[in-house]
Parts: sequence; C-alpha cells; structure tokens
Amino acid sequence: MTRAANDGPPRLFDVVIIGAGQAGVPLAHDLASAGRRVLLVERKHLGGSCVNFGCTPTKAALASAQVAHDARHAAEFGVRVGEVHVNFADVMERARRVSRESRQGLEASFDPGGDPALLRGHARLAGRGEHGVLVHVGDEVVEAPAIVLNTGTRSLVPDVEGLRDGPFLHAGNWLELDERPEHVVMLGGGYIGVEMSQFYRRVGARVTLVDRGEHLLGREDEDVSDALRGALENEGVEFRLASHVERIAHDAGAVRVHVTSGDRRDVLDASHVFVATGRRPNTDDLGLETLGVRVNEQGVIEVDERLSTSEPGVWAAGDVRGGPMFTHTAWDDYRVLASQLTGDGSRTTRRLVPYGVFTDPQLGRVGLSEREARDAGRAVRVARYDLNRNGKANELGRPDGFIKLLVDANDDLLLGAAVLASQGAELVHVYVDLMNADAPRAVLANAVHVHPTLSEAVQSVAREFDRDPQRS
Ligand SMILES: Cc1cc2nc3c(=O)[nH]c(=O)nc-3n(C[C@H](O)[C@H](O)[C@H](O)COP(=O)(O)OP(=O)(O)OC[C@H]3O[C@@H](n4cnc5c(N)ncnc54)[C@H](O)[C@@H]3O)c2cc1C
Ligand SMILES: NC(=O)c1ccc[n+]([C@@H]2O[C@H](COP(=O)([O-])OP(=O)(O)OC[C@H]3O[C@@H](n4cnc5c(N)ncnc54)[C@H](O)[C@@H]3O)[C@@H](O)[C@H]2O)c1
Repeated sequence: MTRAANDGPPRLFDVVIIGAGQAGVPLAHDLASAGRRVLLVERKHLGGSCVNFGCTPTKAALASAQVAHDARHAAEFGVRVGEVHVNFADVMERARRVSRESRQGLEASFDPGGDPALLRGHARLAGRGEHGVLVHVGDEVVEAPAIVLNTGTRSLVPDVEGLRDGPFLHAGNWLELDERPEHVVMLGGGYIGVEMSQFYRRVGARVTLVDRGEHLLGREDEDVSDALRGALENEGVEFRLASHVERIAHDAGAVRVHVTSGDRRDVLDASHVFVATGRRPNTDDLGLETLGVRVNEQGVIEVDERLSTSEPGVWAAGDVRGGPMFTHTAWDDYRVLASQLTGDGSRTTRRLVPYGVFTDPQLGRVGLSEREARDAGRAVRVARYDLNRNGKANELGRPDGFIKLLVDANDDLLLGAAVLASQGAELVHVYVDLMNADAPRAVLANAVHVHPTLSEAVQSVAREFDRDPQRS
C-alpha cells in the first residue's frame, strides 16, 4: 500500500538504494544478508543499462553478427553453406530474449515483503528528516540514514540542428527496431559507435561512422585505434573522421546528414542516424539540491575514494560517479560500498580497471597506453607481437591484430597492455592478474603456456624484450 507524502510518518529503512543497476542489486542483497533493512527503488527495469539495452543485448546481437560473418567466410575453411540470409527481426528477438531472461533472473531474486524490499517508481531526495534522508517515490515517503545513488546514465544527445526533429536511434531504443536499416550514419566512434557499426554492417546494412576526432576510441594509442579502423574498413564500414555534423534533415522516413571535414562538405543520405556520442548522468531530477550533494558541470556526482558524496550518509556508485563507466567497475563499487557500510571500510576505488571493446578483433585493455605513459614522463619499454606470428591465430583463421605490452624500464613491472586480437578481452586478464600481483615481466616470459593457444602470444610479447634488450 502506498502512503501519501503527508499521510503519516515515513517508512524507515537502514539503507535506501536508488537505482537497480549493476551496483544496486548486489548491494541490496548483501546489506540485507548483513541484517540491514534495505529498500531498493527502481523506476524502470531491474538490471539497468547493462542488462536491458547495453552489454547484454549488444553482445547477443554481436554474436549473431559473428555467426553471419563466419558463415559468409565458411568457404575459406572448405565449408560451403550457400547464400547467407540474415533475418534481422529474429536477430533482434534473440537479443531481446537474452536480455529479458537476464532481467527475469534478477526479478526472481526479490521476495515480496522480504528484505531487501523493492519499490517501483522514480525516487527524489527531499532533504533531511528526523532519522536521516527523506526520499519521495511517487506518493510514498521513505527515510534512511544511508542513501546510495546508483542511477546510471542515458544517451547524451548532441546539439545538432534538426536532429531532434525526427526519430533517431540511440543506446536506449535500438532494441525496438525490427526492420534492418539500409544505411546507418553512426554519430560517434567510441565504444558504442564501433561495436554497433560492426553489428549493423555484418547484418547487411551500409554504415558510415562520423566522429569529430581524428581517431576512433580517442583514449587509445593511434596504432591500436587505426588497426581497428582498418579491420572495420575491410568489412565495408565507411569513416568520416575529423568531421563535424552541421545539421540533419529528416525527410519522409529518411535522413540527410550534412557533414563537413575541413573544407569538404557532403550530404550523407541515410535511413537511420544512431547517436553514440557519450552518456549523461541521471542526476538532473534526483533532488540532489535538497541536500547540497555536489555535482560537476556535467552532472556527475563528486565522490571520494570510498564513494562518499559531499553529504555524509549519501553514497554514489556506478556510472553516476564518473570515472570508468563499465559494468565491472559498477559491480566493484558494490564491493567498495559493502566494505564501507558493513565491513572494515578498507576497500576503495584505488583499483586497476581493465576493459574490452567487443568488436572482431576484440580489444582488451589494461593500465597505461603508450601515449599516457610517455605523457606522464615514465621510463617505459614497449614491445609488440603481431598475431599472424601465432600458430593458433593462423589455424583459426584469425591472424588480425597485435599485442602491445608496456613495462617500466627501471623494474620491468608491467605498466599496461593492449590486446587487439580474437578473444582479446579474454586474453588481457593474464596481464590484469600479473599487474595486480606486482609480478615482473619475467614471471610471464619464463612461464609455460599451452600449445597451440592464443595465450602463447600473450607470453611471446613478453619475450620480445629479451630478443631486443635495447627496445624502448
Ligand atoms: C550500448 C551499451 C553497451 C555497453 N556495453 C558494455 C560492455 O560491454 N561492458 C561493460 O562493462 N559496460 C558496458 N556498458 C556500460 C554499462 O552498461 C554501464 O557501465 C553499467 O550499466 C553502469 O551501471 P550503473 O549501475 O551505474 O547504472 P545503470 O545500469 O544505468 O542503472 C541505473 C538504474 O537506475 C534507474 N534510475 C535512474 N534514476 C532513477 C530514479 N530517480 N529513481 C529510481 N530509479 C532510477 C534506471 O532506471 C536504471 O535502472 C554499455 C553501455 C551501453 C549503453
Ligand atoms: N565494451 C564496453 O565496455 C562498452 C561498450 C559500450 C559502451 N560502454 C560504456 O558506455 C560509455 C558511452 O559510450 P559512447 O560510445 O557513447 O561514448 P564515448 O565517450 O566512448 O565515445 C563518444 C564518441 O563520440 C564522439 N563525439 C562526441 N560528440 C560528437 C559529435 N557531435 N559529432 C561526432 N562525434 C562526436 C567523440 O569524439 C567520441 O569518440 C562509454 O564510456 C563506456 O564506458 C562500454
């Protein structure tokens, strides 16, 4: 039963978590297991971005695209499969099913009337009450001494003339499309832009990716991002980098995208525009001002390394706290907060954060890029190993890509790695674990790895330094 805002005292909890994203759900269960009365408030679907339109369905869709790609290339392996037809509606239905099943698993983990309690609705902070912070959820008022904000992000839509005059695709609605687009103009060459470009291309659409930067994935070293661009170009993805979208005209279900690149002006005629130009935090309608919780100019909540906001008792987790925006970092935030709220408080956001880009080849990354290391004035040695030198990569027909490894020139400790390879996001974990263990390069170089595996290449790059001791 809901209680009107002015109808009796607020329901009391020990912790109210706003947003059932990647931190909120496990944290709710953990705190309840530790004996806290916990309320989790969600305005839409349990699982947030990752489960409902992000990681889960995009990787399911990319898996379909991989099957189509492999089928088209079957003859290279001596296998004839005939003409390959992609049923776009079936691809999308599969992605929706995988997403739905994941969400249903989360829903089944909450018992009506149990602890943690689940309340559906949009939550807003409403200042302080007698026992802690007041939170309005529709007509109901709840109160708790500890609040966790896990409200995530939504697509950042750039201020391009004409864009909003008609429909456009973005991370939040792409799953609704059932008809294969003819020509997608992808705005943005970050994580979403490159993954979704390869998806649409492999299911048969024409794709033109436009980015204002000169390189894809702006944080990466140029040799890495340019190699990925080359792989996508080989599949027919077209690029307009260092370009600016001046305006967009919607016309009877089609779109005309006016692009300038230096002195060159073009009009791209497309069926769809997909906006992948970054994310903005869901903090603008959260009542943060009622407590004075500090946010930066982009609306990102300011936190310390314990995920405490500027207001005592108010914590933030996941994308809404800025910094790396990944499911695994949001999930680790849950462990940081469990440590702060019921543990010894020792766990913090001082951590090594790897990430993957799930194109084919995949990019697995950890630590510093070469540019970051040199910009920071580090004495660094760099080695590169091309996958076409690895037996397994050739046997699998996946010789594209390379591994780049950075070590500290003084102590030979690993500083960072980029693995652009089939299964690169899996392979990078060897480096993650060595870096967390502060293990020197020799541990990897002297290990025995199974033959034939891609993991031999993970080791081979570490041995490259010994072939050329002067390498810097
Ligand atoms: C297309 C796409 C692909 C991605 N792929 C990957 C990937 O492969 N790997 C990876 O690591 N990361 C990926 N990410 C990023 C990942 O999804 C996010 O980093 C992760 O979901 C962040 O989780 P979160 O808990 O911070 O927020 P979210 O998962 O966004 O959850 C926030 C929740 O809060 C709810 N909410 C917001 N405001 C309120 C309110 N006022 N009241 C009640 N509820 C509210 C929202 O409805 C939502 O359910 C991807 C993202 C996108 C968009
Ligand atoms: N594999 C993964 O882990 C994964 C996958 C998808 C998304 N994500 C998360 O989602 C977040 C958002 O991804 P994203 O790709 O939307 O953002 P992003 O910040 O990674 O990339 C945005 C890109 O858009 C470009 N851009 C911005 N404004 C533009 C404009 N007006 N015209 C042309 N280009 C423009 C930028 O130069 C940049 O390259 C990422 O930070 C990431 O953490 C992760």
